Amino acid sequence: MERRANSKLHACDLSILTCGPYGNNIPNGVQHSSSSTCIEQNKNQIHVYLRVKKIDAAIEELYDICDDNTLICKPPADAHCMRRLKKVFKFSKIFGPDANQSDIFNNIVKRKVLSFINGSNCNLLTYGVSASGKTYTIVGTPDQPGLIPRALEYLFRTLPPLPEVPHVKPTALGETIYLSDSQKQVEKDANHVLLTISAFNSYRKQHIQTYRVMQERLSDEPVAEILSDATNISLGVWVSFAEIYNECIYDLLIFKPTAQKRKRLALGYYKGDAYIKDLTSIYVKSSSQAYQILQYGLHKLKYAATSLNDHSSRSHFIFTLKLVFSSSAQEAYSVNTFTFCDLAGSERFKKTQNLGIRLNESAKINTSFAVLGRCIELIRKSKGCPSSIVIPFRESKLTQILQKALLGYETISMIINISPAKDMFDETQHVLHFSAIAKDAKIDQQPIATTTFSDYIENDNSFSAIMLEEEALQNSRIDELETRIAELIENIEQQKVHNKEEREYIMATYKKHLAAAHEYWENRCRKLEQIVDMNRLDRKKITTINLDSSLSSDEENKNQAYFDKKNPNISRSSLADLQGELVELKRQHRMKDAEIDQLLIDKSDLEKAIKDTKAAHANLEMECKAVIKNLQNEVDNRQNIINTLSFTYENYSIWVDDEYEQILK
Ligand SMILES: Nc1ncnc2c1ncn2[C@@H]1O[C@H](COP(=O)(O)OP(=O)(O)OP(=O)(O)O)[C@@H](O)[C@H]1O
Repeated sequence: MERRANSKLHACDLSILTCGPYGNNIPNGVQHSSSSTCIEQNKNQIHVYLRVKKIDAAIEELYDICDDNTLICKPPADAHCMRRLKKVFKFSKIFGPDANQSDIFNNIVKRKVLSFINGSNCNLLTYGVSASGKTYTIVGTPDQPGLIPRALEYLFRTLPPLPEVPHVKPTALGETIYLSDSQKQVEKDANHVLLTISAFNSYRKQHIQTYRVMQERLSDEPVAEILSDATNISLGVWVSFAEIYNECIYDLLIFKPTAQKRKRLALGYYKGDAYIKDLTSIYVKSSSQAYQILQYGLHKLKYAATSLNDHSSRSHFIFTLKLVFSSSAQEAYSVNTFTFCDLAGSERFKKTQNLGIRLNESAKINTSFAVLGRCIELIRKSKGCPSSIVIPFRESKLTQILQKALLGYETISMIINISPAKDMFDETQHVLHFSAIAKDAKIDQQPIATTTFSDYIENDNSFSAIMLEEEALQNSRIDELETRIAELIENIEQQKVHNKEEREYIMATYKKHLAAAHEYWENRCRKLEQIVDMNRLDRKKITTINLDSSLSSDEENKNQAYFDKKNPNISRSSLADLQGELVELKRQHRMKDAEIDQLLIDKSDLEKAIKDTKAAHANLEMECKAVIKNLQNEVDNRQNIINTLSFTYENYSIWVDDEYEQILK
């Protein structure tokens, strides 16, 4: 077997790689180049998505999906974790209960597969409480294929047909070896054993059939298209499948009778990166083969019954695809990896009522999650510079394997699965808190692109189809909004007209009411005046009755009858009061008369004084006029003197001038 170290595929090796939009900027080797062709944005961040399981009950009671990114929790009164409850959680995107498998694939994984073909190493994790839908999301069912079968289908339909027998094999260290004929036969046999000879064989037909059903479902999905000539490139897809159970790593693709004890695999380190030693890698030439291998591994996966889910997986599974590009002519190669991790259920001991082995399993599972959470939290706290602090990756197998991805050298996305069931609320809170930590983790590190095959699939019809779809969606949204705006403007106009009419109506009604009120009060006043007049008249009559003692009792009765008729509301008893009041009024009247008499005397005195004053004033005026006249005469006399003097002075001046001229002459 020929080991081909230090011969990574790069620009000069493959002419077809150099003519695309990325030019010759192809990284050489695994060392951390900043050139990445990954299509995703915010590469240096863990993308955390949320998928809410579809259940019979309505989710609104406990959760509110406000928008594509925001989830609000509404804790029930009996929630245990009330105290440290964070209510709002943000995600890269939320998929509600109605989202289907295809939505998740198209939004999250499709572009990752393209990145993978273009040279990125990608990681996708599912995390959540048992029975929240992790395995459903990542593997799916025959009717509802999950992310791995869809990714396989998309990958193999994008790549050109692969050779029956591989030429090159990837090593665990990220390099490749050229296979001799006998080695090619070994690899072919390994594939054959798993697919046809193993005990799994009895399920094979079923899985092939299942995959056919899936393929039919996925056959309409668009895929990327390769335009460039790839004839001098050899391609190969290899799969491996490992399980971390109770902090031990097992190979799920090793063919061994079930009775035999499983061999634990160790972790090795190469250039600081962890890898699983001796992990089987199987060459697959089609998506169907890859799917059958996946099923083989799943079959071997350790399932254990817990009180939450009969098929609850008690281990983390790590399914890895390796895409090998090699150029035989120039001895160059490239290996890209795509790792799918289905993490074990994150439930607590109390909830599952686990005992014995189950308790130990739960402890190990929770330890690895605790370490994962701590690592992510420390990465987050390192503010993009994780090399400045010690991060405890080595405290669990999972974090060792994911170290490179967590440090940002590979792209990493996490799908958080939650079940909106009421009895899962407390457990789900732990998961959401974990997701919040992961979501905020940012690493100042660009993912490494092992090679650039972007040119190779530069004309990605499917991707442009997605873009077009998105653009069409956005356009229709814009149209919708414009229609809505037009509707609103029309509404406002109508409202304005309506408001004007309303205002006018209110004003008219107001005026009408005002006029009516005015009229009413005027009538009222008129009536009151009449009553007052009537009362005056009646009082006069009573006074007359009282004062005229010569009136006969008949007359008196007549007057009383007249008064009663006119004043039905005034009783006889109150008549006495009125008479008393009248006597008092008369007394007051007499006093007023005396006052008036006094005022009249004062007035005549005043008038006399005014008359005297006026006469004195007239005398004074006459005297003044005489004085003024005298003064005026005096003024006139003086003016005459002034005029005479002026005249004399002028004549004198003329004379002087003449005299002066005479003298001068
Ligand atoms: N979105 C969904 N729509 C319909 N059925 C779902 C959905 N999610 C999960 N299920 C169903 O719920 C059950 C439990 O799901 P699943 O086995 O995927 O949970 P899990 O989180 O992987 O559990 P564990 O951690 O125990 O393995 C399965 O029967 C699955 O088909």
